[in-house]
Amino acid sequence: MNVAIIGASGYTGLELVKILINHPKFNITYIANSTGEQNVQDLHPCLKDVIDIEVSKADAKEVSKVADLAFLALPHKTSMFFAKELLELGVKVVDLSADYRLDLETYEKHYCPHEDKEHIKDSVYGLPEYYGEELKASNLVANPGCFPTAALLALLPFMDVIDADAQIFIDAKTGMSGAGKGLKEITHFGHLNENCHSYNPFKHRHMPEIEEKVKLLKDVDCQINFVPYLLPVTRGMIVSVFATLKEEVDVKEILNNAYNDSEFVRIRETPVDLKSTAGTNYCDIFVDRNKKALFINSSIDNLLRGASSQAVVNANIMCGFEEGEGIPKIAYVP
Ligand SMILES: NC(=O)C1=CN([C@@H]2O[C@H](COP(=O)(O)OP(=O)(O)OC[C@H]3O[C@@H](n4cnc5c(N)ncnc54)[C@H](OP(=O)(O)O)[C@@H]3O)[C@@H](O)[C@H]2O)C=CC1
Ligand SMILES: CC(=O)N[C@@H](CCC(=O)OP(=O)(O)O)C(=O)O
Repeated sequence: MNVAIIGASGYTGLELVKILINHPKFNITYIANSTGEQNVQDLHPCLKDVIDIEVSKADAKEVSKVADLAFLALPHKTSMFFAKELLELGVKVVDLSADYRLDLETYEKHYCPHEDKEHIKDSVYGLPEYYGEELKASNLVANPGCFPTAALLALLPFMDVIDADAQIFIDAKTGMSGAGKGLKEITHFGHLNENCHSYNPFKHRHMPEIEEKVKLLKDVDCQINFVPYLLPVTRGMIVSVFATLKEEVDVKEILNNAYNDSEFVRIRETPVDLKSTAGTNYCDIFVDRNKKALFINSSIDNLLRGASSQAVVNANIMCGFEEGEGIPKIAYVP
């Protein structure tokens, strides 16, 4: 199947190129950014002698002539304009931005006015462990945010046994590539190096995304107290969920039962680390409790399970291929 990558000059776009080059079923026929007129090897010197394809200035009509499915690795708001046109032209879309992840009211409260309201209802949230069936019939996938991916995979199995009236805290630490390739004050080397701090505590836009999916999937209204931190590393993410159990239950058994059949969730007997998932689509999860105090610990690669490899898993499912076809499993260790 022929596919397009729009936003290929960015961090997640490059990861998409790297995965799709080796994919047994997908064939990259179109690569674009905002300007075009370059070869992908000039854009990313790491791809020299690996792939030879011109980079176009993104144009939905041109995509529809050469591809059946498009990955949008674009900023929020920009994505919805391309998605709308591509869907009308009959091209399937996997959108890595937040544009189709939330209900309209929540989206407009935390992002901006929506310019493609009619397609929101058609989108499927691309967390394969929980939306696998819906993804099979979907033409528009809203790939989850990186923090929600790691947080929801950790939290959801326990929502039936957590006391939702008590506080739930999520501490989430991410590598700087989560901020994209653009230079920002907090991603300057001098600031980031040997440093660590939280940002947007209790106000981050991923907090409503986690709350909305917990409500939809588990029918639980709860307050998620979400605090992200920036780590001085390029990629990786570690989430720690702290909650209170209703009763002293066997939390390891609950976790095992939830992900027994999941190809890309690994249950760990010891606390998780960044490096074991970096370079892969795995989400590693560890759980323990102290009487009724619950600790769930998960780790993903923000650029892969948090974005590009999860996007390709979603595309595999949408197109009737095996979920794990062409998906990276070997971590960058040491
Ligand atoms: N980084 C991460 O870990 C994660 C990112 N995401 C989401 O994925 C999306 C991409 O993120 P990321 O790769 O980090 O972002 P980057 O900032 O690294 O890249 C953005 C890309 O979008 C392109 N672009 C911007 N405007 C246009 C336009 N008008 N037409 C065509 N191309 C355009 C840029 O092209 P140009 O070079 O020409 O400007 C660039 O290729 C975002 O929505 C982000 O929120 C989701 C989960 C994790
Ligand atoms: C370090 C950093 O800035 N990270 C980003 C997470 C980006 C992401 O994964 O999510 P979206 O697709 O929703 O943008 C942030 O905190 O906004």
